[in-house]
Amino acid sequence: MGNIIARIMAKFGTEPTDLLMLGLDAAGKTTILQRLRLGETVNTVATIGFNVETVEYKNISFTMWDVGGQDTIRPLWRHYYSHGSGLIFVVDSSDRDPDRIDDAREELATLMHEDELRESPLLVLANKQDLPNAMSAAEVAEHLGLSDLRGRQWYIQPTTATRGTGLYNGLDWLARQLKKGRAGVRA
Ligand SMILES: Nc1nc2c(ncn2[C@@H]2O[C@H](COP(=O)(O)OP(=O)(O)OP(=O)(O)O)[C@@H](O)[C@H]2O)c(=O)[nH]1
Ligand SMILES: [Mg+2]
Repeated sequence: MGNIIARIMAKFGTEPTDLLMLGLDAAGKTTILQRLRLGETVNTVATIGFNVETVEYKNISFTMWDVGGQDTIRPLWRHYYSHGSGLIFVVDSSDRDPDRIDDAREELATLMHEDELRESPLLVLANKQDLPNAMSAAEVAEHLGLSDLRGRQWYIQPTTATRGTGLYNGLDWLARQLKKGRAGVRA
């Protein structure tokens, strides 16, 4: 009994909650991470490997894992699944190239079938809303097939990472889902 409580405490008590942020290259993941961390936009270079930062929000401490999305290094994503208590999937809404949209849908579908991520709430960020040709969140949702997901808590949030718009709305949703999950564990 004590052991179970200790495990729950270790996972949800004082320990930061792990969030895993994935998505194709140039979707805006590192920009989002730095924006949340510093409150400002920094110039990024393509991530080869990963970045990890702790972000405090509403008394919750999140450890955010931002993993590079270039196709050659996507096979490395699976090594980070254990950090996916919550999953953030970032999409460049301005990229209407059908091949890229297909890639994003396929990568997300793979993630949705992973056992380790089975319980993870999914926050999709339809990023780069400031660009004139950006798809709406509804269009991105349709392309990704989100309405076909079964047994998954998901939410799509339009964002402009370079201005910080929408990021905290998305985090709010994720924090609520993770809190519900914790209540479920305690029950
Ligand atoms: N206009 C616009 N540009 C953005 C936005 N978010 C990110 N960018 C730009 O998109 C480019 C790629 O952003 P990154 O944050 O490096 O993308 P990433 O997803 O980390 O890419 P990888 O590390 O290769 O996986 C950068 O030039 C950013 O400034 C946004 O909301 N609007
Ligand atoms: Mg990056």
